[in-house]
Formats: sequence, structure tokens, C-alpha cells
Amino acid sequence: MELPPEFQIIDQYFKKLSCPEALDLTDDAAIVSLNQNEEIVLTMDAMSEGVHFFKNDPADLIARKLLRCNISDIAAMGAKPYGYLLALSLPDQYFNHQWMNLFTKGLAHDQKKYGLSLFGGDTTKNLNNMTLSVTMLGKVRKGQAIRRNTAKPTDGIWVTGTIGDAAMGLLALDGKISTNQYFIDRYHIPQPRIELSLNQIASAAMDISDGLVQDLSHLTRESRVDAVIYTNSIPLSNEAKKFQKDYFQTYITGGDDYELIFTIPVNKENKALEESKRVGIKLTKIGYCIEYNNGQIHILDEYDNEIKLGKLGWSHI
Ligand SMILES: Nc1ncnc2c1ncn2[C@@H]1O[C@H](COP(=O)(O)OP(=O)(O)OP(=O)(O)O)[C@@H](O)[C@H]1O
Ligand SMILES: Cc1ncc(C[n+]2csc(CCOP(=O)(O)O)c2C)c(N)n1
Ligand SMILES: [Mg+2]
Repeated sequence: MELPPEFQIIDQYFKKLSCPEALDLTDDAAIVSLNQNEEIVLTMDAMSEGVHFFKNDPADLIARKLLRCNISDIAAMGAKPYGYLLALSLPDQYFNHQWMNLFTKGLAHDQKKYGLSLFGGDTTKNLNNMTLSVTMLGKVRKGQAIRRNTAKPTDGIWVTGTIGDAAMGLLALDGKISTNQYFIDRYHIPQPRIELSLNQIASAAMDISDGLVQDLSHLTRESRVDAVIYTNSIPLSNEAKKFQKDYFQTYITGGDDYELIFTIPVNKENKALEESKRVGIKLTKIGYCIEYNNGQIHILDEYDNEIKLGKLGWSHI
């Protein structure tokens, strides 16, 4: 399958600047050896006003989403968060006690929750928009990071939690559906699945930021498998079930989920379900991998008819 434009730019211009640790700029994070037993996982996610969040969103929620999007990439690699660097580029109006105090309260709240600390950063003025950027470090036992490119035909395809709630939150905040606090909370406060330890269970993993189908297409392309997924199996919240028919494409292409999508060999499914029980995170099998034919994803409805989508997910360009 063809790369979305954003990823064509990365592939064409930035890949040639990268080192082996960068994994060809095709994964959620880079992996750098720390010592004999550990590796450092490195990722960076930026957020801009009007693109990732709303200018008037409460500062503590902006801060928490910023950390959580990055933590989600660490979780996608099967690593645990260690610390982060923070770059702020803000218009004048945000450099005041009220905004800074609330923003740093949000950071402090999630630092505590996820056992993180701040290593450093940079603060600049921005003449136009607010842009916030985090570089996050995680740690993982050597050789245990979970890559995107290691799924095999017959492996099951699984997701954590429920899909599509945050995309509905965005519609609610945009006034396109009536206001719904559950969806809005799912948009503002992602739940990175860091507690889940799938290191010796999953054959490949990534997080869903751009939309389930598009992100799965990265996993299939990199792993050189195709995928079959069933619309009926995609886990929806009780709220989302109320809207299902009209908004199904939004659920699977809207993004902002920060759930994990991963593959498991069939003989390890029981182990995965034990881990799910241990941490209290729901895992759902939505399909399976088949032999490679261009990394295609076949989406089958309840009658086994294949659904074709206009767009697979979010691309910035
Ligand atoms: N400007 C850039 N320079 C170098 N590498 C980049 C750049 N932009 C993206 N990358 C790399 O390209 C890959 C894909 O980036 P992307 O931000 O889409 O990550 P993702 O994990 O797929 O999505 P998300 O960050 O939303 O979870 C990553 O390896 C990332 O480090
Ligand atoms: C105000 C507003 N408008 C639109 C969206 C939707 N959105 C923006 S970026 C993105 C993908 C993840 O980002 P990235 O690929 O940069 O990590 C998604 C789903 C939003 N969150 N807020
Ligand atoms: Mg990611």
C-alpha cells in the first residue's frame, strides 16, 4: 500500500540522515543500547494548537495529553517511561502565572502517575501558535522491545480498550454531534496502555494515533503481511455503540485513540488474556494476518463483504 504523504516525506528526506538505532524511521521510537542489560527507547511527539488540541483547552489537559501521547509510543515499544525533555513555543499571552501554573500541575499529575521526571527542555516565544513538544525516553530489557515489523501470517490482530471514542470527542468539541462528556474525556485524556507487559507475548505492536486502519497498514507494510479484520469484532464503548452505524468509519479512521494494536501468535493467546486480567485492560481480537500481498487490509462486515474506505486515517499533509 502507498505511504500517506506525511510518511513519504519522512521516507524520502529524513531516512537518509538516520542511524541504525532509528530503525529506518519506521517504528514508534528508536532503540539505543544503554548497557549489557538495558536499552533506551527514544520518541518525540509534538502538538500544535488547532491541529492536535483546541487553543482554549484547559492547560492541565493540554499538558497531560502531551505526556500521554508520548508515553503511548513508549508503551507501543513494550518499554517503561523513564524521563522527558519539554520544548515550549508559546505566544506571549501564555507566559502568565495562571496558565503556567495549571500547565505544570497537569505535568506534575501525570509525572507522578507514570513515574516520570523532567530532564530538560527549551522555552521560546512564538509569534502565532502554541506548539509543544516532548522527547521521551523509556527503558526496556535488551532485545525485548516490540517492533512493528515482526508480525507473521496466522498471528491474531488485537487491540486494547475501545476504538473511536476520542474521534467522537473531537466531533463533539467541533459541535458536529451533541456534547458528550465521556467522548470528550477520551479525546482530552488518552489512557496509554503502559501497564500491559506484552514483551514475550506480542509478535509486533504499535499505538493507534492516526486511526486504526492507517496505523495497522504501517504494521502490515513493515511486517510484510496482509490483514483481515472484522467490523463486528472492533471493540466499541457503550457510548459509541449508540451511534455505531452512522459513525463507524470515523471510529476506525479518526485517530487519537492511543490504544495499542498488536499481533499475537495463536499459541500465546492465553498468556495475553492472563496479562489482560492481571492489569485490568480489555484485549480484543479483531482479525488475523495472512500472507503478504502489498500489506493490504481487508475489512469485512457482518456478511463477510469487504468494505472500502475513502481515507484510512489522519495525515498532516
Ligand atoms: N521530522 C522528522 N525527522 C526524523 N524522523 C521523523 C520525523 N518525523 C517523523 N519521524 C520518524 O518517522 C516515524 C513515524 O513518525 P510518527 O510521528 O508518525 O510516529 P508514529 O508512532 O507512527 O505516530 P505517533 O507519533 O502519532 O504515535 C518515527 O520513527 C519518527 O521518529
Ligand atoms: C483540534 C483537533 N483537530 C484534529 C485532531 C485530529 N488529529 C490531529 S493530529 C492526529 C493524529 C495524531 O497526531 P500525530 O500524527 O502528529 O502524532 C489527529 C487524529 C485533533 N486531535 N484536534
Ligand atoms: Mg506511535
